[in-house]
Parts: sequence; C-alpha cells; structure tokens
Amino acid sequence: MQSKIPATVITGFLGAGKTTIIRNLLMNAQGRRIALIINEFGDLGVDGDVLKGCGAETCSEDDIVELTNGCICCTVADDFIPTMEKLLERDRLPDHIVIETSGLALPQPLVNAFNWPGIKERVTVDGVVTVVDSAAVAAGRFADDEDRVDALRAADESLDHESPLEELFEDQLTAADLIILNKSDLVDAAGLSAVRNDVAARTSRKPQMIEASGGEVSAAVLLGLGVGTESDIANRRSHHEIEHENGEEHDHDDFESFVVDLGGVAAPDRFSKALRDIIATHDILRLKGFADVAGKPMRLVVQAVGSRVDSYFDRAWKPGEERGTRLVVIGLHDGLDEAAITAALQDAAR
Ligand SMILES: Nc1nc2c(ncn2[C@@H]2O[C@H](COP(=O)(O)OP(=O)(O)OP(=O)(O)O)[C@@H](O)[C@H]2O)c(=O)[nH]1
Repeated sequence: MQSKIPATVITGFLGAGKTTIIRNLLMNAQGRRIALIINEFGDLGVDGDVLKGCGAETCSEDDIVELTNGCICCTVADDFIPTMEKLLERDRLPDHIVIETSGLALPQPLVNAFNWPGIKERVTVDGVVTVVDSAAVAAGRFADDEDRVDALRAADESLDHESPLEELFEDQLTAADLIILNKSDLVDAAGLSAVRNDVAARTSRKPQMIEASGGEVSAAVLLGLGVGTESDIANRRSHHEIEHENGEEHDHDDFESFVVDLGGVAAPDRFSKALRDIIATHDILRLKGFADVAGKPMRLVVQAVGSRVDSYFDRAWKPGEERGTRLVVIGLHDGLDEAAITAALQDAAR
C-alpha cells in the first residue's frame, strides 16, 4: 500500500515569521519535493510572491497554491478541501505538503479537514508547528490589555470575548506539536526565558519548544514530527469551538484589512521612518507589500510587524510587469481609519 503523504501545518500570529521559516526550508529541502499551500489575510498575495521570488529548485511556482480569502477556519470545505483534492490528482505527487495558515487563522478546523474521506486515506498531518514572535510576547503584545478591550467593547457590542489577540494566540498554541520561539535575536536570555514561561502557561498541553532566529530551523526537525495530528485534534479545542458548543454566536470580524495603492516611493528611508509613526499612531498590527522606488530597477519588499519595519530589494521588476506600490494594512476591526492611513501613506511616499 502507498504510504500517506505527510503534511505540516505552520501557524502563528501575524508576522511571527512563518514565511521566513518556509523560505529557509525551501532553500534547504535536501531534494524533497515540497508542495506549498498558503492562506493569507488581506487581498494581496505577498507571502506567495515572496516565496516564488526565492527561486528554490525544490518548489517551483506550480507547487505553490495560494488561498487568499484569509479565514481558512470558515472556508475549509469550500476552498481547502478542493485544493487538496486537486493536489492529490497530480501525476507527480509531492514528498511533503506544507501549509502556511494566515496569521489570523485557527488551525483546528484545518487539521480536522484531514479526517475528510478522500483525504484521510492519502495524507496525514505530520505535525502542527506554531511560530511565536518572541519579541512581541516580551513586549506584552498578547497580554490582556483591559483598557483597550473595554474601549473596543464600547465601540462594538458584538465583541463576544476578552481580547481577540490573546484568544487567537492561545488557540494557535493549543494546536501545536512544536512551538518555535522565533526572533530570539531580538530578546536577551532572561527575556527569552520569560517568554518560554508565558507561552507554556497559555497551553495545558506540553509541546516541545525550540528557539530560532532568521527562520533557521532544520528540515529534519520541521518535517519529521510524525504525529498524525488529525487523530488528536479533538483534544485541542479552541476558544472558538468551545463558544460554538456553548451555543454562543461567534462573529469573525475581529480583524480587518485593506490594500493601499500608491505610485512610486521617492525616498525609501524616509518612507520606512514615516511608516513607523503611522503604525504607532493608527494601531496597525501588520503592514506588508511591495514598493516601487524611483530610479531603482528592483522591487522593494516592505514588512512591518508592530513598530518594526524591514525592507529589502528582492528582485528586478519583470518586463511588462506594472510597477507600483501596494501595501496591505491589517488591524483590529473598527480600529483602522482607512482614509487617514491612506492619506498618511500617500504623504510618506512623496
Ligand atoms: N529580527 C528578526 N526578524 C525576523 C525573524 N523572522 C522573521 N523576521 C522578520 O519578521 C517579518 C515578518 O516575517 P514573516 O516571515 O513574513 O512573518 P509571517 O508569520 O509569515 O507573517 P504573516 O504571514 O503576515 O502572518 C519580516 O520582516 C521578517 O524578516 C527573526 O528571527 N528575527
């Protein structure tokens, strides 16, 4: 009998470093043929595009499938299952499937989909890997900020739970077989130890935890968990599922995003600096995309997580490709002033 294809689910909050870890994996895949399914929040396939740009031979553009509707937990049956079925119809099957969930997705319904007839016989979940932004945890980003939650509740009565960030963070930890404390380069040893304790206290299960920076995790560790998580996922229920079972309505609008289309960016350093201020002023959780810098043949990748802004030129604009600056902005529902943010970004690009 043909053995099942292993699938690794990589989850973790917005900007934790999922794409960076996958990129590193593709560059060090040691001949494994990897198929990638990427789910992203926000109407701009940045992660897929960054990975296609990495040029790894073991993962060609055909091997990358993007699901850009953002909420894999709601659309498993509509989107994910047909995608898996199509992948399994291919003549050349992958050795391993890697699924990057959006930073706002719950892994539980996704893992449960591996119990679906037609998929269960052919694929097994090798493991769920939850990537943690150690710097964000150290900065208290997931701690329950009561003032902020109260303010949100006052603005939106439909908020049916405490802090959306904290709850999602915990749900992603609860699903984990392996937790990667990423961005260890940004936190000192005492800070990392505190992060480890904080993370451990947020899940009653005791998955293995490792530290990493720059996405450097060996393929043997990442792809060799051998758990078969689909058989255990019923024991790792999320707040979301528990609320449903208790008959509570859960709305999925805790977060929102929009895309800003700008022309060229005149001065990238000034732009990055202005981004930091705009992000802080407007409580933006995540901002990412590509920029067209005046006079440069290369496209600039812009990545901001909280107040940290990274940018680098990844590849030349292709002949015939429309140059431009497109950024996706993600924040809490009702927390983003789209008009003011757009105006501020336009101003920063000039
Ligand atoms: N300093 C530092 N930066 C990192 C590390 N890992 C990732 N980053 C940076 O963090 C930013 C976000 O990384 P991504 O890999 O895009 O994060 P992600 O989890 O895929 O993000 P979403 O898909 O938007 O949720 C990028 O600017 C990365 O370069 C790390 O270990 N250390």
